[in-house]
Amino acid sequence: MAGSGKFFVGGNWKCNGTKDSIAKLVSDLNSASLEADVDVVVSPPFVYIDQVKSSLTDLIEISGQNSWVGKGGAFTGEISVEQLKDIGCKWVILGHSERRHVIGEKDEFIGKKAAYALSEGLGVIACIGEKLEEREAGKTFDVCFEQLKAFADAVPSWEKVVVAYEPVWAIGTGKVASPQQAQEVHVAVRDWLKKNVSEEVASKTRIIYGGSVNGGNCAELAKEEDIDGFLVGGASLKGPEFATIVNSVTSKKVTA
Ligand SMILES: O=C(CO)COP(=O)(O)O
Repeated sequence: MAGSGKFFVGGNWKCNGTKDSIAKLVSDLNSASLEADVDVVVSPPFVYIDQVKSSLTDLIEISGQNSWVGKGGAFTGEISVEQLKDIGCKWVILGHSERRHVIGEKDEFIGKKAAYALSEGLGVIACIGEKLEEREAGKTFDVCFEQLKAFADAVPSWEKVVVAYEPVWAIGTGKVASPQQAQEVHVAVRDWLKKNVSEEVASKTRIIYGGSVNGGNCAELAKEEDIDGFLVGGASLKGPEFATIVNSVTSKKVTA
């Protein structure tokens, strides 16, 4: 059973780019031919969102890479949901492994952020995923379910949530999960949603995969029934390769 709704491909640019490199990337994305039946989102660093919003085709939506947990105010260095909306964002990535494991964000805090962003009308790309040692210890599902539960405990609705399964060992390592490894976790996540949230949420929520997705491996991954799209890091910094990943939706159609 796959999530209903369009294939979803997000490009997480992380802390990369300059005004010039981003102008080039936007121009490449504007001239790329992208399958119409895909929700495409890019997530530039905050300081370039305005530049991207004013130059990128409206066919691609924009996401923040993080947001503050509540209304803005005296929170030095933070960016509020209201500001993301004001500048044209429709989405925010929350719970990314780099925020969890490098910055130290905790499940409950991330859940609160998700609830606040949703209450203000942003869509949330909710990231979960296990570390290598957790996978090796047979704890993949436990870790993913715990992270998922923190979102589930906090969010009022799943309508605008996309779950991104991003195994930490696959992020930026060139070591992509095999289609079977990803599919196995996506099925487990869907099953968890069915048991713990509702059958409807389980069947409607898109579960996308992230971790070393590139132009060469996307088609095989996209064929898996429960892989409803991708969250792409490094390869999203190259317009033509990102377009190939967006267009891997056609592999899904062939086998569907
Ligand atoms: O973290 C990721 C997307 O959010 C994945 O990064 P890479 O595609 O560079 O492995």
